[in-house]
Amino acid sequence: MQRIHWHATTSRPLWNAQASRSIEQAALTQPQHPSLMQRAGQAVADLARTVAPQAHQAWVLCGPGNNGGDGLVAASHLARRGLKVGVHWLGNPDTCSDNTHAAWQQARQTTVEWLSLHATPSLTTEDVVIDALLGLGQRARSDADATPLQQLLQRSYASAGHSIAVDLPTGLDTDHGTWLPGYTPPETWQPSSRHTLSLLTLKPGLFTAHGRDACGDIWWDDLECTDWLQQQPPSAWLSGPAPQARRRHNSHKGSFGDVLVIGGAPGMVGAAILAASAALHHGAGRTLLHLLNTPEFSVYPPLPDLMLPDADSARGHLAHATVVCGCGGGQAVHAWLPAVLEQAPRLVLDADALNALARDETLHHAVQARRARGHATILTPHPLEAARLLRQSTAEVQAQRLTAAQTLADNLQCTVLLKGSGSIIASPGETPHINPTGNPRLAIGGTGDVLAGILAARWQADLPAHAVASQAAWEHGALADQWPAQRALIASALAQAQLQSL
Ligand SMILES: NC(=O)C1=CN([C@@H]2O[C@H](COP(=O)(O)OP(=O)(O)OC[C@H]3O[C@@H](n4cnc5c(N)ncnc54)[C@H](O)[C@@H]3O)[C@@H](O)[C@H]2O)[C@@H](O)CC1
Ligand SMILES: Nc1ncnc2c1ncn2[C@@H]1O[C@H](COP(=O)(O)OP(=O)(O)O)[C@@H](O)[C@H]1O
Repeated sequence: MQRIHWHATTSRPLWNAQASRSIEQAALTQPQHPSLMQRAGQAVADLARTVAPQAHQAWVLCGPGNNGGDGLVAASHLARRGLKVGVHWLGNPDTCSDNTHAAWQQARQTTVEWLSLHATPSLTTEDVVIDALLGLGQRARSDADATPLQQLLQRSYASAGHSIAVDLPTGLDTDHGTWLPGYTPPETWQPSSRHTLSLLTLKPGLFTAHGRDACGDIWWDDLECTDWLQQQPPSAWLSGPAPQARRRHNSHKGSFGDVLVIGGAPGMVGAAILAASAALHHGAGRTLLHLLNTPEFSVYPPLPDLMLPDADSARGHLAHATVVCGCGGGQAVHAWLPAVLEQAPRLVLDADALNALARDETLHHAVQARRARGHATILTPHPLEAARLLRQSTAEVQAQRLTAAQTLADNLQCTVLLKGSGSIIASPGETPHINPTGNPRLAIGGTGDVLAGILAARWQADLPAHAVASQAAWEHGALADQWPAQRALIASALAQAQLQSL
């Protein structure tokens, strides 16, 4: 068992519900001693002792399926270790799986107390509550059968103690990180600590949308199935940092490429300056900023390192620079898009450039056509911008973030970085990435502009857009994660921040 650290130095594979089932089925083709369920339950009990070492009591909520079976095994171990264990089991010995039946028999040999449906153990903040109600097999249900399970779950939210979810929190969608109707915990739910032990595989839904809030600390046990995991292609990757790049001593300002930022219409100059400042501070060889219908002296505070080309001069740079287009661009950015889409070899489209794209169908074709010319494009929409581009509601995008990003990437034949908690990076023909870094302190104006600037600075000519987007999102989030608690996080300071060694 290992804890998943957001700042792990390598990427990690994730498997969705279907792929996890395939791995489980493959593993079950050979006799397992001990069984996967025994290993899972043992791991849950071990985690309970790790996170709640002072616990005298455990309340184990066991559902009707194999997730409940894992809970029963854990309950037996905890009872044998001397804890007072109360168990709710919603299963039926006549209909449950063989493994769960064995787990039930095993638990009956111990001191566990079988609780009636309406009993609620009285726990202290040092005790532990284990949610083994539903795992991979959960689905939305509106019939009466679901009610006792939901009621039990809601009662557990009102209980004191450390919380451990087995495999995934009950009600959290494995693949999308959204809550099934009726399962959302109340805002007031504040367990002593919150943990999820993901079994066999790590799943995408743990890391995006509501996943991070739902899971708390994420732990993973592969149940000694490494061989089976290696045979199943991942459904997604959890992003890691870029490999350390070394600058050759014999380099010059042309060696690291030009970044040209086009944006900053009157009233929104700051957005373009933030993107340019981020590019400047993240290693662009030269950073050029063209403001749209805004006088140059609007660049305040002055950044003497920036070049401020007029429109003609900026046009002359389009064919070789990495271009960031749209930050604070207003309506004026629209006029630039045909030339930018035609010429820029590497292009980051953000904010108002995305809104222009959503309004103008002819620009869609221009974006699609870039790939055939060997020109690469990264779109950086937040959920509302993605919704406009997909002609959906924001809620629909957020309900299926991976699908939304992939659809947009396929439609427009480019890389899409869908921002928010657990940003998604999708490209045609590539396995999507989910970014594990970042935190709600980033939910302020201007941090997206900083991301666009970091992306451009990091985008050397030979790097594929998918990898660049994944690594830049990781770095942007890690900067926020390292931010001192006592210092306000503001976008202009973020643009200038450097990553501490990890
Ligand atoms: N098969 C195995 O040997 C292993 C299974 N494992 C555990 O097994 C879990 C998957 O087990 P299952 O496939 O039995 O699935 P679950 O235990 O998630 O639940 C399926 C059962 O719950 C019922 N159900 C589904 N949605 C419901 C709802 N909304 N309200 C009320 N009842 C609902 C279904 O009718 C079914 O009886 C994994 O998440 C993991 O915890 C692990 O121990 C690894 C090994
Ligand atoms: N809760 C969060 N967790 C992680 N990252 C977040 C969170 N909220 C916002 N972010 C990040 O902050 C940035 C905000 O960008 P955006 O919405 O475009 O803002 P703006 O346009 O004002 O710059 C994105 O990179 C997004 O992924």
